[in-house]
Amino acid sequence: MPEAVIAAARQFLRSFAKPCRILAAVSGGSDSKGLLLALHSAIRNGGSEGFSLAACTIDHALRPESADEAAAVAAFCAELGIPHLVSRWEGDKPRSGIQAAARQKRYELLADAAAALGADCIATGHTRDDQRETIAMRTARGEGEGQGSAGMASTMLYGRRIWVSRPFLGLSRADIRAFLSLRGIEWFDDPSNANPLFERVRVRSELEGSEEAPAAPWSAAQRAASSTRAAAMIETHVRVHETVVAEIAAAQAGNMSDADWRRALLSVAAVLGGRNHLPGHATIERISGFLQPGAPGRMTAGGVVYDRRPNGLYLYREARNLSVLVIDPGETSVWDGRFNVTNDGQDPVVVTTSQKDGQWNQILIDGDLPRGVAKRATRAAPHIGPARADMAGSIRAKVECRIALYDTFLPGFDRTMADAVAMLFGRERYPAPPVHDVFDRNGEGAGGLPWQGDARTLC
Ligand SMILES: Nc1ncnc2c1ncn2[C@@H]1O[C@H](COP(=O)(O)OP(=O)(O)OP(=O)(O)O)[C@@H](O)[C@H]1O
Repeated sequence: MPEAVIAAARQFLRSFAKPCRILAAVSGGSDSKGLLLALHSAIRNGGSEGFSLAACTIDHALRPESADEAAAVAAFCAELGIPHLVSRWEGDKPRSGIQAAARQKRYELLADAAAALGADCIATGHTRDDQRETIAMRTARGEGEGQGSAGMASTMLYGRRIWVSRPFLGLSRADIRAFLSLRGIEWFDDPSNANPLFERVRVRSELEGSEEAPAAPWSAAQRAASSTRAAAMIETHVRVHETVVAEIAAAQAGNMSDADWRRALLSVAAVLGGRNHLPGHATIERISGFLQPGAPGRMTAGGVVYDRRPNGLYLYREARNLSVLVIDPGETSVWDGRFNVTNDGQDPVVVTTSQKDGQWNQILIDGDLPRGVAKRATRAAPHIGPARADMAGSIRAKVECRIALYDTFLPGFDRTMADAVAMLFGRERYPAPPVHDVFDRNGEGAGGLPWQGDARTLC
C-alpha cells in the first residue's frame, strides 16, 4: 500500500524528541529514493515544523556508471530543493571483502557529509525485505542465540558520532516501488544486487516466493530488556583492572545458563580481545563447558584467556598475534583492536606488547590481582616506545581503550549494556539517540583511565 510509505515517514518524524535536520542516504535505488520523497512530502505538508532535509549519495567508484547515477540523484534533489552532496570513495579498494569495506566506508562518508551539511542524524532506506535477509543470514551463520539476534536495529549509532535510523524497516520494497510508480518516478537497480557471489544476493533468491518471514530469535524489545539486565549484572559482578584484566566473582563465573549473563560476559571478553563481534555457537559451547563445572584451569577463546581460580574468574588478552604498530606524529591508530593510540609528539612511536614490563606487572599486583594473572596479562599490555633507538626525545602519546564491539556500530537496543561495558573500560557513555523509539537510559560521565594523558607514565 503506497500510503503506508507516507505514514511511515510521518511516524518517523513524530519519534524525534525535537525537530532537527535529517540526512537521507540516497543511493538512487527505489528504497532510498522513496525515503527521500516521503520525508520531503511529510515535512512539506505541515505538522513537522522545524524539520529539514539534506541528502548524500556515496559514489563507491566500483562500477563505471556510478558517477552518472550519483549525478542523477543530485539532479533529483535539486528539483526538490534539497541540499545534496556526492561523496566519492577515493583510493585503492581491497580485493576481498569488498562489500564489508564499502559498507564501512559508506557510513564514514555519510557521517562526514552529515557534519558538512549540518544534519543531526542519518536516515537510510532499509526495508522489511532487507530485514528478512539479515535475519536469515545471521541465523545461517549460527549467530542467532549467541548474539541474541534481533535482526537489524531500527536505530544504530555509527562511530560514536551520529545516529542512523531505518524508518522503513516495517515496509515492503513492493510498497515503496508502488509509491514511486504512482508518482512516475524511476530508480536504478544496482547490478551487484544480482551478483550471486554475494551472500545477501543468494539469500534473497532463496527467500523469494516464500511468504514466511524468518522469525528473529529475539524481538528488539526483548533484546533491549536483556541489555538492561546484562548491564545490571556487569555493574554488580565485573571489575576491570587498568583496562586489561576483568575479574568476576567465583559465584557468578559459571552461570552460563543465564542468557543475559552469558551475553554480558562475552561482551566484556570481546572488548578484551579487541573483537567487533561475539563468538559463534560452537565457541560459546566450549566456553560454557569450561566454566560451568567451576574447576580451576585456563582456556583460550577469541584471543582471550579464561583463567579460572578458586577465588574468581580472570579474563585477559592472550599474548599471541600481537602486532607492532608505528604511528607518525599527529596520527591516531588502533593497536590490537583494543586501544586507540594518538602520537602527540614530534617523532614516530612504536606500539608493541609490554612483555615483561615491571611497571605494568606491579600495578596489576597492587590492584590485588593474583601474581600469575598479573604476569600473563602484562605480556599482552601495550607498550609505547621510540620508533628508532637513536630517538631520545620524549614520547607524548594518548592511549584510550577501544570498545571494538560497539564503537563503530552500536544497535540502539544494546545501548544500556554498551554503556555499562564502556564505563568498565574507562570510556564515556554513548551519545543518546535523537528519537524516542529506542531503549533509553539516563546518566552521565565516566572515570578516566589511570594512564590517560601521557602514556609514557605507564607504558
Ligand atoms: N551509495 C549509496 N549512497 C547513499 N546511501 C546508500 C548507498 N548505498 C546504500 N545506501 C543506503 O543504505 C540503505 C541500504 O542499502 P543496502 O541494502 O545496499 O546496504 P546494506 O549494506 O545492505 O546495509 P547496511 O549498510 O546497513 O548493512 C539504502 O536504502 C540507502 O539509504
